[in-house]
Amino acid sequence: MASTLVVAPSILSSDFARLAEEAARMKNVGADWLHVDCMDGHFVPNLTIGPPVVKSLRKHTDLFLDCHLMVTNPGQWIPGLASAGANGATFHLECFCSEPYDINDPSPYVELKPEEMEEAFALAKETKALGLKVGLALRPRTPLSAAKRLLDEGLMDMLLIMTVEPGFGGQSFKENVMDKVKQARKQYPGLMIQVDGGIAPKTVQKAVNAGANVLVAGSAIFGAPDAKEVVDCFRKAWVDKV
Ligand SMILES: O=C(CO)[C@H](O)[C@H](O)COP(=O)(O)O
Repeated sequence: MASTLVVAPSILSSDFARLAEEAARMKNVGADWLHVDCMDGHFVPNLTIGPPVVKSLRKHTDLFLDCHLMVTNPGQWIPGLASAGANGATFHLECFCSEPYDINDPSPYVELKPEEMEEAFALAKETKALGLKVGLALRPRTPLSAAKRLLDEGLMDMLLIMTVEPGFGGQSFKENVMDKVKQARKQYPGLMIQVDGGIAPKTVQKAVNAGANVLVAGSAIFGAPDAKEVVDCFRKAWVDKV
């Protein structure tokens, strides 16, 4: 069983004009990692940051920089993120799928073709060879079974289960995703399982009880009058886990 709780504020909700101060503030309130939302305006309809900003941020914080790549071509960015001083890179399974993935389309997730799966394996190996922790992210309606081959191989250090559609902070937590978190925890007891999206004092206990041990939260932490109170509340949820 993953035995450590990690609280990872998502810098998407920080003041981008004051990233160094925001990183220091998060360290002071007890954050373990910084979750760095890298978006390319193509995989998701929002544009944020990449290697140059990570390089600047690295000079101002010793927190683990956990880069979540919401991008169409993660292989284009991971080497630059590694050189910039990132510690982890998580890419989406869906970015390897040649079928367009429309978030408004209710049809089931399209399984990766064998050659697309091979690309995902190759990128995971390349990421590890660069010295980074590697993670695999799943959008809310992508089933765990789609990631089985990659996870069973034991290559992945982390699984990020999105609890909102990626792209924006401040959305509502999708509680129905908790079944997937429970399945993942049962099948992969030692894996770091992240949840991301709508994690807040009123949802955190559900996520922890389901089996998440890496709590990514943006608006709930950065937007709180007292960010430490929120981090402490997350730690209490871990202690109270059932
Ligand atoms: O990946 C993300 C969005 O794609 C963010 O990490 C996530 O939305 C966190 O923000 P909030 O806690 O406000 O929902």
